[in-house]
Amino acid sequence: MSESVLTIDHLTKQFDNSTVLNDLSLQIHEGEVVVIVGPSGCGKSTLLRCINALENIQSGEIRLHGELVTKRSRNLTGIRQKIGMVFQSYELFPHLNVLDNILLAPTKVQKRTKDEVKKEALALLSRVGLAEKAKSFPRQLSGGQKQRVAIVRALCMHPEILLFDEVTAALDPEMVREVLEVILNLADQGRTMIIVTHEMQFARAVADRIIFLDDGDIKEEGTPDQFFDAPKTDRAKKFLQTFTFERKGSKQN
Ligand SMILES: Nc1ncnc2c1ncn2[C@@H]1O[C@H](COP(=O)(O)OP(=O)(O)OP(=O)(O)O)[C@@H](O)[C@H]1O
Repeated sequence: MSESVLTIDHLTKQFDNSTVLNDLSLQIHEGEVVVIVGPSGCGKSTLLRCINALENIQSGEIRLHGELVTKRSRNLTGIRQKIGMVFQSYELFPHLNVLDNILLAPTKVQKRTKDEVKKEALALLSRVGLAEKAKSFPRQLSGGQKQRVAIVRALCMHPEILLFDEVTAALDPEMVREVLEVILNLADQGRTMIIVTHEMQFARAVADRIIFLDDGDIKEEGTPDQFFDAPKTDRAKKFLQTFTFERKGSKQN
């Protein structure tokens, strides 16, 4: 088995008195694409936010290549640079054009030269079909285009792992595909990724491993074929049924 990039050990996260992640342990290996699925409110986004040190945790630990990931770390900026997160809501700066949105963190935080990052950014924009949009502002882009910019922005930081939190949830159906294709491409390049999605066909296509989260812990995991064709637990079966539609009592004259 390849090297472990991320190790989560007995993670517990509570909001007030409610336990959202309960003694959860997980390892992500180099080049692995893990898709997390589960019912609404089971803790998927919270898990990604903990991995990106956006949340305080109550117990357990998270390590990225052995380094402790914690909101209280003195090296929080350093850690966050190694973790690229893409959100449902894009989080682009509205007053900056596409290129400046991408250049901001690599030049200000990583102190890389503008010319170097610009070259990389333009090459990546071109790969996601947005070469013409470098000077556009976020308001001039479609949702799918904004999300592709957000992905390029994350990539330009050279993260060791990429986290995707429901990145197509706010998009019109015709824009979903263009974003998912970019992510499939990143999987083909061997990027290490954790993806939270409700797009089950995409999950099946992109994942090396599917994790079924329920009640704040991993209840099932396996290859996409194992999970989708032969779910083991009743909760997973029930969850998967919510994605199938049957027309009962169709009208017949
Ligand atoms: N900042 C917060 N304060 C209090 N409770 C929170 C906070 N953030 C999340 N929660 C609660 O934690 C639980 C898990 O939320 P989370 O967003 O992680 O679920 P999810 O699995 O991503 O759901 P969905 O699929 O609907 O996006 C929910 O009950 C939610 O209400």
